[in-house]
Amino acid sequence: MNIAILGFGTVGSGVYKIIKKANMQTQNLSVSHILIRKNKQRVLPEMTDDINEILNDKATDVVVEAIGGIEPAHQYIMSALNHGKHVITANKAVIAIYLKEFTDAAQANNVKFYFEASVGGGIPWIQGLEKALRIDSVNSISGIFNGTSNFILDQMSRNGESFVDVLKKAQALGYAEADPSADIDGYDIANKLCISADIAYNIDIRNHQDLPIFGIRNITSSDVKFFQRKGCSVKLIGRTRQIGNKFDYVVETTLFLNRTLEANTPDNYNLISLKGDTIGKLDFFGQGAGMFPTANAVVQDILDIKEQKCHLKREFDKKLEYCPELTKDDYLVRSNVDIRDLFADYELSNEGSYIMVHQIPVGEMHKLMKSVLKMDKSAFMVSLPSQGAVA
Ligand SMILES: NC(=O)C1=CN([C@@H]2O[C@H](COP(=O)(O)OP(=O)(O)OC[C@H]3O[C@@H](n4cnc5c(N)ncnc54)[C@H](OP(=O)(O)O)[C@@H]3O)[C@@H](O)[C@H]2O)C=CC1
Ligand SMILES: N[C@@H](CC=O)C(=O)O
Repeated sequence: MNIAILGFGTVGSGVYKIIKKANMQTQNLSVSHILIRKNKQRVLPEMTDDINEILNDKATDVVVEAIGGIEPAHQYIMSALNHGKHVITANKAVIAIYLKEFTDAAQANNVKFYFEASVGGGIPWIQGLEKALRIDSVNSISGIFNGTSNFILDQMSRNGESFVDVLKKAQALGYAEADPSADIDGYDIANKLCISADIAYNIDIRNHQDLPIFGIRNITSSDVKFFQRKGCSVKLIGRTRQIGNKFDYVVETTLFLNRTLEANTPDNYNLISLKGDTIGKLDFFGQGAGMFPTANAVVQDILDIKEQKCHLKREFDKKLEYCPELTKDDYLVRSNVDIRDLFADYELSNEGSYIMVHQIPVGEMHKLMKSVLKMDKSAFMVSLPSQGAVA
């Protein structure tokens, strides 16, 4: 099986190395091309800067897209599918928008479009979710979907290191996105959550502009220490629920008691949980970022194609209404301005230097927090979900 790799960064070079290692499973795999930028030096014989050379090569069976971003990734994936090539990608940003278009194009061209590495890095999460859906309805998904932000929060709480220092480490380790604000501000999790919800509910979210997102940009060492004294760890999580014909989703900082799995998810690890009708709660744990875990998931997809293992078919054609009022939670808010008037409709109490807002709809909380941030750019909030991670 001949494979073309688009992009030779962390993921692309990891895929190359695993294929070259050629174990029993992968020995019949061969890298035919590696797409690099026009200004880059060709240090390997497989390297080319011409995408058409790859598209027009009849001997190339699979295209692995590992350049990241929206364009030209979207255009390259569509062209590869339309040239009759199987496509594998780790690029959640492009899938979150074009999952249905890619799936339809793959079907029309009788090829596969697989994307295991796009959510949870090396964790077989997509496969696990699809397997659960063979029997169950999955109406709730929750978890730690981002290695970089988890690494930052974990190092801050374990070693007392500063946010900026740990971010630099995460970048050096190949965990962070090209623009690490996607990791810090929660947009990377938003993409992964949308892909997961699309599959779980068979919907096509495409435009997730209204998804409430609050990242870790404003967290301080004092916040982390205060939560530690209360026996809690703070994590950046994504969660979604479906009830009847409505669903919600949110990305936000959340407190977990120290005995929970979430609180004990270290370093670049992810922990993603689903709840199914008969299987109950299922947890998926492993490295969510980094060269080899991610490349491993890509090569697993290549092997699935080689062994003709079919994944779940989804049309992404169900209509569900996004409802920001579906879930109510308690929140702690830290701000140097008086926020009591803003939250006058809700029960408030004091918790150290934080104000606790009781049982407020998630969408409303995020709307009001945007108003707080206009007055105080350094304000911070964290949720305390009453029903645990997966409800
Ligand atoms: N790193 C990780 O742990 C994970 C990453 N992913 C996803 O995998 C994808 C790749 O990520 P990663 O490998 O970390 O990113 P990198 O930035 O390390 O690698 C991307 C590579 O693609 C090259 N590239 C970008 N645009 C083009 C183009 N138009 N033509 C040719 N080459 C191009 C870049 O070149 P240049 O450096 O010159 O820009 C770079 O070498 C992303 O979508 C990311 O979200 C998914 C899971 C985990
Ligand atoms: N930047 C991402 C990479 C994997 O998806 C992360 O840190 O999780």
